[in-house]
Amino acid sequence: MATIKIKQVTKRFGRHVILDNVTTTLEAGKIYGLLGRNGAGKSTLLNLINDRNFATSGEILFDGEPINNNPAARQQMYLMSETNMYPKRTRVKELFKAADRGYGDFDFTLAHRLTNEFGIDENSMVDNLSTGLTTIAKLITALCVKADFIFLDEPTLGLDASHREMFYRELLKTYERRPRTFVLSTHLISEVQNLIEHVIILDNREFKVDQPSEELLAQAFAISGPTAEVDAITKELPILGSHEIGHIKTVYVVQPIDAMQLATSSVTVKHLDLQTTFIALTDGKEL
Ligand SMILES: Nc1ncnc2c1ncn2[C@@H]1O[C@H](COP(=O)(O)OP(=O)(O)OP(=O)(O)O)[C@@H](O)[C@H]1O
Repeated sequence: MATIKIKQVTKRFGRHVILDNVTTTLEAGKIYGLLGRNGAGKSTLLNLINDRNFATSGEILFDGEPINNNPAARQQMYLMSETNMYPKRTRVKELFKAADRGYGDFDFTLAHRLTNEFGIDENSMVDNLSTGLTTIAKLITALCVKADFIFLDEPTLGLDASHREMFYRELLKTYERRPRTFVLSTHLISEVQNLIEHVIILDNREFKVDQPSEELLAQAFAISGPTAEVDAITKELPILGSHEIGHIKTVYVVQPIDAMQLATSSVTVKHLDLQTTFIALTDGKEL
């Protein structure tokens, strides 16, 4: 199965460095979460991988070959983003046909079922749909296209809560039926926590985290209790953030620790969820 290797990639816009010498591998059949604060460079990275922009230095390889002007790579990678690649006055059904022409074997059966369930008329012009329904039409295309790497940049833009639930459910269903790689770039971290297997956090031009979600969460803790006691217990630990209410202090660490050993009758040590871990790692001050 193919992999995508991102090797020492740097991207500058003018003098502004967006990505600084980043390296990772996207493996076949995994669901990735690409997380980062606003402006961190997530869309830039997805555009580079999908050959919509070029790296200042470094290389991106699909199955060992550079992705630039590489038809075999293009055939296996699909990027859904805010930038629309279809002409004005395109109908929903024409989006599907175009994906079929470009990639072959489009899953029209699934597409028809999904347009029906989400309440989209396939004869509608995409531009005449509401913001949420436009996103859904693009998402349906992404779920039904025959490519091994699907990149979803802000996939739930404009979707209401129940449509988001439906989308997450359908993503898992199609993934189970035909495992392939999904890379989800999203700010709705708590909603995708149970979906993503591997987390990449882009922060300050680098990959601050690039590891299985389970492994990351196994070492993400909140230590809470009387301030003096918490301070004493955590003085040797790299603290990412903290807050104090009255005499009760909570500190956040992402570090392998022995939670059982640190906890006392007055100090609790609890695992963090992905969103709190993300905030602690990217801006502990906000906690
Ligand atoms: N074509 C461009 N020319 C100049 N600067 C750009 C260009 N595209 C992106 N940038 C800048 O690169 C930085 C990263 O933008 P990018 O859209 O990749 O971030 P992001 O992580 O996707 O952000 P968000 O979560 O807010 O969508 C921003 O400062 C942006 O202004």
